[in-house]
Amino acid sequence: MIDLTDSLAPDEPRRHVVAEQIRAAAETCGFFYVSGHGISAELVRRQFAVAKQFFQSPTDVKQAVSSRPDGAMRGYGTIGSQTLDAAAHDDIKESYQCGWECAADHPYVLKGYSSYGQNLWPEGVSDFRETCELYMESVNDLSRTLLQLLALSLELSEDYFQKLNVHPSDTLRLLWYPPHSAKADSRTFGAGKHTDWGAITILAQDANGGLEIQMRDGSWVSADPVDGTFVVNLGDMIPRWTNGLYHSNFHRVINKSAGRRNRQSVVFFTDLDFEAFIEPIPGAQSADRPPLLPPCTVGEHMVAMVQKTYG
Ligand SMILES: O=C(O)CCC(=O)C(=O)O
Ligand SMILES: [Fe+2]
Repeated sequence: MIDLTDSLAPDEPRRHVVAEQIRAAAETCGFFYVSGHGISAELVRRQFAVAKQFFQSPTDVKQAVSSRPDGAMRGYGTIGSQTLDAAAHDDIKESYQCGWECAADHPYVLKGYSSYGQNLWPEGVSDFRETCELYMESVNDLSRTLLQLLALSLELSEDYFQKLNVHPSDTLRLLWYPPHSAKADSRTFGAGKHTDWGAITILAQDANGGLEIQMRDGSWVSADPVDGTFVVNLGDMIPRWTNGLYHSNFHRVINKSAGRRNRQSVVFFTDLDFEAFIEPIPGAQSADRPPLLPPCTVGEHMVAMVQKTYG
């Protein structure tokens, strides 16, 4: 658990202490909880409430905002539309995604990049759009702080990563995991084993639990819900930047409510600029430590992962 109290702004006294704690977590498993993050419990509660109202809406309301695989990856996805782990069954989850609104003449929309485009807001779910937009703004502030602290933990200037992020491709993803059926087997997951693809993920989950993280020794541990906190995890860009020093660990979701309850989570992915070129940061590679992976742009990695899991 990392307490962000007195470290949310650049001149605050606990900035370096917290950066050290992030370093320790990032070198171990790339997952940590944050408290003292400054986001109101009431806003999180409202975000969960509008998401629940959406997922419990009639099918036609949800289908009207269906995500198009060839589109901007915004809108509704049915059960089975994604398979995060190719060795498992399709994910047992419904999803809804939105992001920053990009006009039709935005250069990245014109280039056809997924993740950039117009949101598909559902009809008849009161306060849905307002709440999602407010939640995105708030969590994005936290995410910027975490990117600064991450840079500090690597002895870089605090704006190092942000400078690469001219056109962010962030996504807010609302998730709804129905109970698993009696036919569920060892390959049945709400979300199959995967790493996240971007930079930083900020996750709020309900009281059901079910998120599991794979440690470096291969064992799985539960990331149980802790009231008032977020789970933060590092995505694939971080091991690329640090040349393997910091990790983006595998994780998965199983709805363990014994066939009774839906599980809900709200996930904000800080996914960076599609044209940002990702290569090891200064000092992360040397003759003794050659690059583990070739450089790539954020967009190349994202497109490959979308094809792999929605294909
Ligand atoms: O629902 C969760 O707890 C995790 C979801 C997740 O890992 C993802 O969407 O990438
Ligand atoms: Fe994930």
